[in-house]
Amino acid sequence: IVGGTDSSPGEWPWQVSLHARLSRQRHLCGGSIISTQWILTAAHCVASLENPNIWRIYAGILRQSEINEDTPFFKVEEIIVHSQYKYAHIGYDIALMRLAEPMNFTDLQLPICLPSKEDTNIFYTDCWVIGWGYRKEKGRVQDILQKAPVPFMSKEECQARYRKRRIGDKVICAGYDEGGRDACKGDSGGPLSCRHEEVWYLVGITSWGEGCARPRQPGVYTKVADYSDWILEKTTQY
Ligand SMILES: COC(=O)Nc1ccc(-c2nc(CNC(=O)CCc3cc(Cl)ccc3N3C=NNN3)[nH]c2Cl)cc1
Repeated sequence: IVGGTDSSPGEWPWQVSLHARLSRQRHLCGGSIISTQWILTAAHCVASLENPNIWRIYAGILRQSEINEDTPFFKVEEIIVHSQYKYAHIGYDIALMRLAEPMNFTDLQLPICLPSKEDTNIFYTDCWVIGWGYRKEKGRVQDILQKAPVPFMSKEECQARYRKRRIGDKVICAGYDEGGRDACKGDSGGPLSCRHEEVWYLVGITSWGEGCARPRQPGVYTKVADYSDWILEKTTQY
């Protein structure tokens, strides 16, 4: 996160850190708890890393330094990547991870509400992007979970900022024309959390942007409300 501040313990109890154990283990992406057994993240985080056994999901942590070989983690049983996903900037940048065992909710690990399908007209005014990602383009993963407020940007304005790209309809843009606050490398897959009438909703999944916090280059987020049917279909055992 560029231009953010430290989060407090339990401030974002739905935020998880997705670690992959390749040559060595490291934080790769953020994710959000949406039920006792399901994590929602970005497809680009898990595409080409779809072997569930390499993943370790850490919940209820504020600092990456809380993670060592003795720190408990959740194992992944199944990874579901949206079938239409190809690249983040095309869209469909959404994926689900089913935990091998359902988690117990505690003050430090709780689910965030999904927006309803009809929720295309609520104008959210209190949205935050969260993550352990870089604080600048040539940076490094941060220890303490960072948070930054980001305002919505209309699709028209967003398309005007990204002339080379087609901004799809199932995405949300958020950021500042003057730049300065944004997601950055290592934040993707995490939540764009918006509070509406005292309830927090998972409005977006951190997906892509041209650089980090550059003027007139807003962040682009998967619009979760447009994937309600997909999430329901994949998470409901038939
Ligand atoms: C010790 O462990 C480590 O070092 N781990 C570690 C883990 C992950 C990564 C990493 N992750 C990505 C995937 N993209 C993002 O995370 C944000 C994309 C994004 C979204 C928005 Cl909304 C706005 C801007 C941007 N944006 C553009 N440019 N940069 N950011 N790229 C890289 Cl590199 C690097 C190191």
